[in-house]
Amino acid sequence: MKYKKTSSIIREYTDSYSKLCTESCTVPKELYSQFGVKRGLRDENGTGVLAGLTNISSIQAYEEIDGKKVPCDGRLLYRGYDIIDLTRNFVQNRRFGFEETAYLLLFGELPNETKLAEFKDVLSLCRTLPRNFTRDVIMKAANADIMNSLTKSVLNLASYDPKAADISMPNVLRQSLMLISVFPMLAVYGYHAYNHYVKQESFYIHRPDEKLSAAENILRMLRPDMKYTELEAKVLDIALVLHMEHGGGNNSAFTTHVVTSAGSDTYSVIAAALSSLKGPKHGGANIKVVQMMQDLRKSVKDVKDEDEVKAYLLKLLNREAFDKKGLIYGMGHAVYSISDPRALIFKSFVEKLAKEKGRDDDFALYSSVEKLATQAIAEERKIYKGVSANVDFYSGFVYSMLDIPLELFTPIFAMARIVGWSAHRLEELTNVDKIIRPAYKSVAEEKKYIPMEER
Ligand SMILES: CC(=O)SCCNC(=O)CCNC(=O)[C@H](O)C(C)(C)COP(=O)(O)OP(=O)(O)OC[C@H]1O[C@@H](n2cnc3c(N)ncnc32)[C@H](O)[C@@H]1OP(=O)(O)O
Ligand SMILES: O=C([O-])CC(=O)C(=O)O
Repeated sequence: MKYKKTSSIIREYTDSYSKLCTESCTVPKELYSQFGVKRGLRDENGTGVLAGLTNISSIQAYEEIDGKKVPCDGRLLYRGYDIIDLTRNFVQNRRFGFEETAYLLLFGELPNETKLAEFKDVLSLCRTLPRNFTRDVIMKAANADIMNSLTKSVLNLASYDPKAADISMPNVLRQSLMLISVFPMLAVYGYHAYNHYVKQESFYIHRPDEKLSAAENILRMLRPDMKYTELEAKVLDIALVLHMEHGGGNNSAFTTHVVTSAGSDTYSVIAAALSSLKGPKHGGANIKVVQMMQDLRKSVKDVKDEDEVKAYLLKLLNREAFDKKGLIYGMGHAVYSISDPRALIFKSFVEKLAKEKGRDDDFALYSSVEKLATQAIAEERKIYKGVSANVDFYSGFVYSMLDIPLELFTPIFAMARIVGWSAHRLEELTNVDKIIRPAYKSVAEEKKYIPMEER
């Protein structure tokens, strides 16, 4: 034993004992229905267990026809305003929407010009990191997981905030505005550190420009020459608007409510929300979609042959291809059935951008996978409410057309969703003073203690 390398000893131990873990962890599936426990806090028909009330956004996936609840095209309303109207207006008026939507989500009303200008000024003032933070925190222990780097930075920011633990509304609002403003810097600089120290590329840090929108600053800080086209910045801005908020029940917003309800500080709450978002079944799906599509291209001889593509998708569902998790990423949703409105809005931009960037072939393949995956999942899984492409299906493709590296796909989601989390944290602090604490029924049998010498 003493000649073996430490790592192989530990691996052998964990390989063998993980079986014991699995055995002792397993709860027979039938007990869930026996005790009326909703797996994933979800009904069999896909509806979530009602866990809270919110004013921030509304997700509609069903309508009532003749007194019957039936699936319909999805709708998403931010503070009562349909995101279709919001995004259409930003495009028609050639206006950046991120800041205006952030104001709407945080304060519950559409800002007039004066209020919007004042809000943008405050965000600019907040867009500064503590002295030497990039050197002392962001550049340390760089790696490809920029979500972890972002989380590390958020937790470290607490050390520089003398009022880190103050959970009064004005202080939490101050912290929220600061985090909304600096998230792009934390993520993009984290990427540059990784690109330099791990990928051996050149290192540069561009400071944000106070006159620019969030989307423009992201591209400015990311690119070596700080240049971007208007279309690129506007597409990224729409992507941010579409990712900003999605109710209280999505995994990361619910995490925000849970950790806030324990009385934790803003930095800890947002670190927890980030840890939730990076999961491949949640915001991390945008990276998985692009990797899955790369694998599809490698595995399928003729991507125009629908039968071949469908066969690959069936292999995904049968855990025989890609990461063998049985999932087709970017498809399906916990609430939406017929459609996710964000995916539809995205698709119209993707088509335009793909033409401009000469990637019509890729667009055609995405469209074909979207159609065939819907059929394949419906055939292979028990779906009660229908399945369609979700917001993550096209987002990675868009980011790749904007030359945004894969490592930043989920962090871009976070740069937008920090607004929704902030609104939910403020809402939890305002309305609820109960710790969130659901019940778990124990199904373990009681045992009599066995002394060591008798085991
Ligand atoms: C921003 C966002 O978070 S959007 C979601 C991003 N995530 C992804 O794209 C990952 C792929 N999709 C999924 O894993 C799922 O669709 C989820 C996690 C989003 C929702 O899953 P559920 O809540 O279980 O959805 P639903 O109740 O409709 O699913 C019914 C069955 O179909 C399966 N299913 C749903 N979508 C998929 C999919 N894309 N691939 C394979 N199986 C799927 C579910 O696993 C479930 O099977 P089970 O009964 O054996 O557990
Ligand atoms: O609502 C969900 O479960 C996931 C989602 O689409 C989001 O958070 O944007």
